[in-house]
Amino acid sequence: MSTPHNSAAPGDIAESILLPGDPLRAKYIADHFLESPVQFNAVRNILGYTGTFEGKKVSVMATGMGIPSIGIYTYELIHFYGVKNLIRIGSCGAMQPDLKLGDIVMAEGACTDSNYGAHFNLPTQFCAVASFPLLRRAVEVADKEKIRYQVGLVNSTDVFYRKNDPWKAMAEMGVLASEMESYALYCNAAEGHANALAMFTVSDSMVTGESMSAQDRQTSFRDMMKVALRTAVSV
Ligand SMILES: O=P(O)(O)O[C@H]1O[C@H](CO)[C@@H](O)[C@H]1O
Ligand SMILES: O=c1cc[nH]c(=O)[nH]1
Repeated sequence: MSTPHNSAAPGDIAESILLPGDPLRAKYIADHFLESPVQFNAVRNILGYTGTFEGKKVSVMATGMGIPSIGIYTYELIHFYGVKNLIRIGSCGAMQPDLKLGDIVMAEGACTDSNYGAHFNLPTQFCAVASFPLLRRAVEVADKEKIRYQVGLVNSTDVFYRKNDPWKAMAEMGVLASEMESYALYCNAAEGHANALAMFTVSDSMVTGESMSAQDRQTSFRDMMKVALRTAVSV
């Protein structure tokens, strides 16, 4: 069985998967962190691989950018491939002055300006939160490795280039950073009774205007990858 977007056969994908937005980040992780990686998908260049890390089976696959894209891939991973633990490893724009380029953010919950939650037909807006066991494990791993991080809210926005960006209002509410997918990831995990966590490396700062190069965004996220991989193989 394959899907319109994923050519993997049943069993090709591990129960735990890392999900970068960028296909080349997925390839970089497979090439540099996984043992014996096997590519299971290249449909639309959304590269996916399964290998082992510290002796345990783990997969990595790109999600593309934005909520519609991650919505499709994570729905299929959960419902058609039986994936149980989904860990997004993204980049984000910092909204707080004490977050520097390269710092790690773990999303305890995700706000959004997207209407994605509406299709669940709930009587309220859905409060999209991380799976606590995954978040707790990621924090334990980061503490053990002495890797700096902050845990808090992110904003999953539909709009990257925006007129009159209201990010300061979100920052005043304590929101740490902006990205574009976690709200849908957390909704799909809740609907599919799977576990999800999103973590990020700060690639730019809305506060200072600094930003990383595209090359650094692909490859310089080693601490986050280590935390995510250890978490994926030990929950
Ligand atoms: O680096 P990724 O995982 O793609 O994440 C962030 O980068 C993209 C925008 O440049 C959006 O997908 C945003 O969520
Ligand atoms: O979505 C994103 C990703 C990185 N930086 C941002 O400002 N937004």
